[in-house]
Amino acid sequence: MEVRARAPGKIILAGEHAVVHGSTAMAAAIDLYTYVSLGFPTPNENDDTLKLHLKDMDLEFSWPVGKIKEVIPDLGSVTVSSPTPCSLEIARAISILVEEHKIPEAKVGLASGVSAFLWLYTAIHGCKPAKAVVTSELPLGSGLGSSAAFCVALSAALLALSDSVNLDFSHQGWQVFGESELELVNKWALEGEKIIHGKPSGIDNTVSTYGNMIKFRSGELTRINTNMPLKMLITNTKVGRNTKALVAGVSERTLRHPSAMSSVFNAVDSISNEMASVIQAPVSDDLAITEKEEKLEELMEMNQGLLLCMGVSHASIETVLRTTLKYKLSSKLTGAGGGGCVLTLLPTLLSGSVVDKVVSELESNGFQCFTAGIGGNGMEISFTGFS
Ligand SMILES: Nc1ncnc2c1ncn2[C@@H]1O[C@H](COP(=O)(O)OP(=O)(O)O)[C@@H](O)[C@H]1O
Ligand SMILES: C[C@@](O)(CCOP(=O)(O)O)CC(=O)O
Ligand SMILES: [Mg+2]
Repeated sequence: MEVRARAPGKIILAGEHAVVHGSTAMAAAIDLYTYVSLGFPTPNENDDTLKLHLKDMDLEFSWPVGKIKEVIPDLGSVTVSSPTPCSLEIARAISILVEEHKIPEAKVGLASGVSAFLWLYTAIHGCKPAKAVVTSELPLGSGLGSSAAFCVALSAALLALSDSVNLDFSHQGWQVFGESELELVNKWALEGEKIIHGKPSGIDNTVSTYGNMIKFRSGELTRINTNMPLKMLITNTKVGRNTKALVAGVSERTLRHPSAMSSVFNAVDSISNEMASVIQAPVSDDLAITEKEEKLEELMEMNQGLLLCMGVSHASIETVLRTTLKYKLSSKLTGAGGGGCVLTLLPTLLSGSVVDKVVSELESNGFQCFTAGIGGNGMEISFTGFS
């Protein structure tokens, strides 16, 4: 008896960081997914442990359920239907459980992901044996929302095997949740993101849950309908960074310069709203598309300038910007910045040979370039082992 859930990563087209401070942002799901398989042992397997296997990293974590019960104080007040933040007391207990396992120094960032797993698992299922296996097509810690995809897929798998959702177990292949179940997944995923990000805006888990392209402000999403083909080159600088630290850095700058930063956030809000209007306006012919792309390019450049004001660019990002500009292409960082990924708009009429040249120049700098489908599905689940 096993459920498999998958949730997509995302690109932020405009408004990262500012969205944490109440500005509008635009994001779209990409067709790279994180997968979580979850199953409970049968009684004759006689297995009394909770296991987490991070397959790509070749890391296995295992906790006897007796130990979890002993370390985590009363979970009695936590209810599946009303997601709540992990209390300080439980967070301390969870870190004891995580620290029992030696995580290699180079992968120490995973500790917060493992903590999010322990919180979501125990909050939804209590102290019960199970095995979860995680794989991902997303680069971790690169601005493509791997943390949210992980929390969304995990919450979906956990809720699918809880009594709180009604699902068709006989359905073959991927299926989607109903509206109220999606809302519950999104709320639990946000609680997981809080453990990883500190102060998430909720945009990443929301776009990963619902898919498509969204405009997001203060917890509210608006779905964006568009027939505009949008192609972005994604360049991973491969410079590692941590969203939590970058988000905290912007908040500190905001405390030091409240008035200036508030103007920056207002400008970003206008950019995101204008971008949404441009993307949603109907496309009629090639000229209209080129005009729209030019507007988007300008908005991306303006947003990048404001991200520089927030202090979240990086030398590697600046190198990508300079390189793409040589080919008259516009770029901006996506996600938390400080390294990670950069988006470059690839206009519809751009020749393939220019794309090849810019990619080879970027790759000669040690960066990795790829494209991904934009605006696809949100989280989905599938069951195996049910007759
Ligand atoms: N597949 C995964 N397995 C375990 N932890 C994960 C996974 N994906 C993401 N995480 C957690 O999320 C962190 C990266 O999140 P973050 O810094 O927000 O970057 P991003 O969300 O852009 O990839 C990882 O260090 C890890 O703690
Ligand atoms: C910087 C921020 O706007 C996006 C972070 O995205 P990512 O974790 O870098 O993929 C933070 C947030 O909105 O929670
Ligand atoms: Mg993240």
